[in-house]
Amino acid sequence: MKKLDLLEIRGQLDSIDREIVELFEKRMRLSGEVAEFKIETGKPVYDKERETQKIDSVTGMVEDAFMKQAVSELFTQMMTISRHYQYKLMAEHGMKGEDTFQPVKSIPTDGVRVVYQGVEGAYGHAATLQYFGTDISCYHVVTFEDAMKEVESGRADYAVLPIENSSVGAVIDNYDLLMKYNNYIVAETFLTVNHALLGLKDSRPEEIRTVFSHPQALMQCSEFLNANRNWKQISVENTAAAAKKIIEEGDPTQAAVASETAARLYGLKVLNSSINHNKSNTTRFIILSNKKIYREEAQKISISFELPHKSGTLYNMLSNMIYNGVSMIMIESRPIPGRNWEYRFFVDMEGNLSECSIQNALKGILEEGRNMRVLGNY
Ligand SMILES: O=C(O)C(=O)C[C@]1(C(=O)O)C=C[C@@H](O)C=C1
Repeated sequence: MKKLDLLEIRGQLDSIDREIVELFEKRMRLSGEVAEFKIETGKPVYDKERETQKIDSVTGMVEDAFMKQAVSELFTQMMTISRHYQYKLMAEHGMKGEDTFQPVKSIPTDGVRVVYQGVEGAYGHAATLQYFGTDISCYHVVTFEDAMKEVESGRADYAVLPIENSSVGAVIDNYDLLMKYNNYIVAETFLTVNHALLGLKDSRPEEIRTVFSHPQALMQCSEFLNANRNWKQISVENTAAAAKKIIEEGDPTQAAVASETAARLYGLKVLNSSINHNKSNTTRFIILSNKKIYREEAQKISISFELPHKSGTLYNMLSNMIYNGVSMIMIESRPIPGRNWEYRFFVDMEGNLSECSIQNALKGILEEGRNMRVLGNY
């Protein structure tokens, strides 16, 4: 192709693009008029039937399979943008998507009762003390689900549950429990999971012969423990149980791998601190309440929604965030029990429920997805 031809073709493309932009602007103005009608009548923005008819009709105007796909994508995108514009106009009319959460200056902590899973000295306990302080009234239950029940029923004001670990990822069971119970995330705390070697007050490291702990903790400290070849490693049900065993049996040749919180609670001595090889091992714990409240300064929102396993559905859902300038921090998917190949998504995004951009994004996801829930703003 000669240079002159290229310039000439580009000139033609430029004038077609100008026409497209003019027509697109005209289309968006009409979309704005539809929004006014929807505001007056309370009709929802998203009209699935109309969009399906539109795609069928425009793809019917071209023959070639490639062009059919291209036209379908182009019009899907244009209608998505059109919907975002309508949500924006609705928000400007004060029509909020989510206003059932109450903003509060701070999360109440006076005289509250807090529940965690595990036993005293376990990491759930350490996370509880880290967030609420040591003067708190707290108690423990056997399972994560028990903790959710305590909060939903109001027997506890808050539950502290692990949701994600920096080395091993999501705590999947707790994502499922977020759906099963009407509790809301009101805060989070990041606990550095540091294991220590604990012994009796008068025991000396060179005397140690047997080390007890949870198998995961023994693994996370294997480099340190295996360097002492004559130590026998024995698994027990959890790290705090190992610490308890040492104090109860009073044998100076026995040690436990557990947290320094466990050392304080059971009156043990820290023989070696931070013996895990991954020094940045951190677990994120969420604080749950049965009240729909959020801190005025909250900067992170967790939501969940369901989608059929169909090409483009997640892309369309996430575009609600992109077009409103909302950043996504995390996405996790879980199969929906009893519904093969359908998924529930958990998304964390930056923002506060009072912001217009967040209201718009949530309104879009609420209308276009299934069973959208705001799990908390914290
Ligand atoms: O026809 C409508 O109800 C519109 O709002 C217009 C429009 C479009 O842009 O074509 C936008 C959103 C609806 O989901 C369907 C179609």
